[in-house]
Amino acid sequence: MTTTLETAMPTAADAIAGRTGRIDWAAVATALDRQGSAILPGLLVPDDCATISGLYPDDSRFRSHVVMARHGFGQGAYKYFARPLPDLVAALRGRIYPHLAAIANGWVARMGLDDRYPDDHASFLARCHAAGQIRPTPLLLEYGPGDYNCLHQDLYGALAFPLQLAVLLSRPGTEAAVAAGDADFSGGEFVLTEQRPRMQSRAEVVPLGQGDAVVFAVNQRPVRGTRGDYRVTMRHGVSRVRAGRRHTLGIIFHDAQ
Ligand SMILES: O=C(O)CCC(=O)C(=O)O
Ligand SMILES: [Fe+2]
Repeated sequence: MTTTLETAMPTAADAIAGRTGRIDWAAVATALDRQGSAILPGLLVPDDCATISGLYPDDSRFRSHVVMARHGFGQGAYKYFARPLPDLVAALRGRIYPHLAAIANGWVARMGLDDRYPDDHASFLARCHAAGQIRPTPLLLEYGPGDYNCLHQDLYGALAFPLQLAVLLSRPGTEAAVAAGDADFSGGEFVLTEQRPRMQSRAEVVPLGQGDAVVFAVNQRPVRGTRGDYRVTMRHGVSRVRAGRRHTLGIIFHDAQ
């Protein structure tokens, strides 16, 4: 048997498979249950981050371009990837989904919903496509000075997988660090809010470094109360970027109508 260079060289997508396999998913489930979000530190290495954010100017890789101010979504812009998705993005979507499906199935059961998510992403996508949700939703976001992303939910049709992922591709730092070239941006914190029944909303800032991902609830999640579970509604957004340029990769597991 001969081994070609291609099969012998591990790709960035192979490395994703390795890193995803080493994540402590029980700890992720616990964090998601406690605060509705969990950090996956160093999910992407700096080279992966540069590869993905470097795709932003190449419109042949994207199916649409959204200028946020035109829709009242905030300020900044994002682009939805076209199929075929970049290998790294497809690897992240496919490798992380099974771990999150187990968590999602626990959540929907606790919320008294009938939804059940299949173990593999291809089966879930087949369901989306049968329901007319055929357009891919992974996206690349770009923010410059003064840009921000209003609190929102990424729902694109009747079918919605309950968890999603955002990966910070740029290096955060102080404004002085940006000026010195030691960081890519300043400000631009990832923010989550949790709206509780008959209570005031709670905000949480998720501290991310370059290559870190945050997993969070798309819409509702169950919270344990003294008299059983109740539901809270989550929204996410990004505070104002004060200096520099910030890129993020968003991985949403349902496709869009
Ligand atoms: O830029 C961010 O951190 C947020 C991105 C976002 O809204 C998403 O990935 O759905
Ligand atoms: Fe979003």
